[in-house]
Amino acid sequence: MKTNMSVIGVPMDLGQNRRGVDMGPSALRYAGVIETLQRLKYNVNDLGDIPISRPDNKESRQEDNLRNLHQVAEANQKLAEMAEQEIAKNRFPLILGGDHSIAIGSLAGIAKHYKNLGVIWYDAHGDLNCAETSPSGNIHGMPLAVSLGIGHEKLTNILDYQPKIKPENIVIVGARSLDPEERELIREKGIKVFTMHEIDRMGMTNVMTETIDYLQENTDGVHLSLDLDGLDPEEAPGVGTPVLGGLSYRESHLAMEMLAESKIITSAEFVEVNPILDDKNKTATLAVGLVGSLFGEKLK
Ligand SMILES: NC(=[NH2+])NCCC[C@H](N)C(=O)O
Ligand SMILES: [Mn+2]
Ligand SMILES: [Mn+2]
Repeated sequence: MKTNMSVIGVPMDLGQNRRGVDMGPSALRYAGVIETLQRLKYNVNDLGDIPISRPDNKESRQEDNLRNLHQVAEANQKLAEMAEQEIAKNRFPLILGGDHSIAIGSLAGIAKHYKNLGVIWYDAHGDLNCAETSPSGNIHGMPLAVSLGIGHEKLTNILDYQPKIKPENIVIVGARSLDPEERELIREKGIKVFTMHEIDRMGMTNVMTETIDYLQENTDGVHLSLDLDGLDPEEAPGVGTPVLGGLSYRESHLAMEMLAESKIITSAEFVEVNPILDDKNKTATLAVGLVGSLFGEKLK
């Protein structure tokens, strides 16, 4: 993994309708994310937070089933430019959310530098909706589809190219809440998914071994997009769309440690930490622990 790292905060809560996830970057910094990376000997440049426009009252209501489309697109444009620049400087981008709609900008900026960027989508959800299929109008349920080139042009065309990623370079881990059309898209595109059922049956060790082998074969970089709701709400209560029956603390640390060992990860983001819904910053603290494992923290 690169030793020069740039941290970008994206205090965005407009991709869904529960306020508070805009405080995610502060909660993660408060829980010691920068100090953790420094302790692990990374040369960290904290670039602070991207400015996010407030929604105006009209737009905060759903426009064509895309809540806050303009502000979400604008923030993602800025994030894409920043992520793109940091990679150009040969620095590892670590992005702190914010709701998961920010993956649109992360992937737009990062994928520009790769022919076949792999993506590990660690999440209870597929985030494969578009305006036509979304049950909520929330853009945080759409970023993976957008990155495949499916969705509103204002989102799919950030940095003027599309698609950002290919379906065969994606692995979803931890899925347990997929909307009917998301399942159809997964089938149609042949996206690799490890649902909770498979994780229970195979065990996390085999799941991660398969994930790493699969991605190593055809990709030239791998982005980890970790939605804290992939974990069980018992352990990560500070998320806006909790789903029972999630990944455990131990499974998640194991997954991060295996990724650290594999050295395949070239960029990462941690999203959906909502301190307002949290229990004494438990979820942010858990996330920072996972950051530690991903970047090589070991007990011996
Ligand atoms: N990033 C997330 N937490 N996404 C939750 C999405 C929930 C639901 N599938 C929707 O599209 O509204
Ligand atoms: Mn999710
Ligand atoms: Mn998500």
